[in-house]
Amino acid sequence: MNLAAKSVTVDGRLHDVSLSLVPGTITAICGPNGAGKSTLLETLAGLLDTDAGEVMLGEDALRTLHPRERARRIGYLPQAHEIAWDVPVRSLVELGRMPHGDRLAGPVDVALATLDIAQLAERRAQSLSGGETARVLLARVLAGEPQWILADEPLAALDLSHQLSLMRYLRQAANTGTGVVLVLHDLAHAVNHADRIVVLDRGGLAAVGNPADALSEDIVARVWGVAGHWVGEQGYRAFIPH
Ligand SMILES: Nc1ncnc2c1ncn2[C@@H]1O[C@H](COP(=O)(O)OP(=O)(O)OP(=O)(O)O)[C@@H](O)[C@H]1O
Repeated sequence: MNLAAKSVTVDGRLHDVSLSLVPGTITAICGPNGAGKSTLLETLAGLLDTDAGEVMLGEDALRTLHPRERARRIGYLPQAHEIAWDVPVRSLVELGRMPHGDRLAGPVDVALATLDIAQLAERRAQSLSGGETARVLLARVLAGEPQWILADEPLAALDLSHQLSLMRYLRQAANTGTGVVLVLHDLAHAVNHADRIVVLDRGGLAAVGNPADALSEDIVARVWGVAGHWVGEQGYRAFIPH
């Protein structure tokens, strides 16, 4: 079922934003600093109250779902990567099972393997590097096996190899029906990996569509103020500023 924002306005940070996201696809939310990307993602996760409008999951207004039900359906990875509790990595990833009320080993093991952190399972969470921490927090989201994965800059702290393996995993998840929504600063990542792009500018929608249209050179120049051109084949594009 679609995850949709209907005329959502949030506290001067989002203005009348409407869009409908489709499960089984990867959507990237892009835009300059302060454009409202994190605000939109948090709103779609049901974690921010709207001043006007509604977020819908299928036929249900998100705010009418019990928080546990909402958490079962929507996994959210915030931008800040801090771990408050110095527990073993495995215990932290198991917290992703909380909405299900279990600690099922299968999904936890899959999440640890997917993020390549099985070897860190017994380490104290606060002893990890930035990139390891990011992978552990993402593993916690995956362990909950949500229908929707909403992640704010999930690639930012990862090295090249882990970026590519995460994108491969997210593509697989999308292919089996999961909805994937990513805030991405790197426009090349967005163009190369997403099916659909949402461009935000000063709290409003600047473009929505397939990568070639929504991140055209004209739109990049207008929204980011950077003139340049795309080079390379689809899937391997790079943006070269003039
Ligand atoms: N808790 C808050 N209360 C009030 N304003 C906020 C709050 N959080 C963010 N803002 C403001 O709302 C606007 C949008 O912020 P948001 O974090 O959604 O932007 P963003 O596009 O994710 O930016 P960035 O690329 O810098 O992470 C910014 O002007 C920001 O200063």
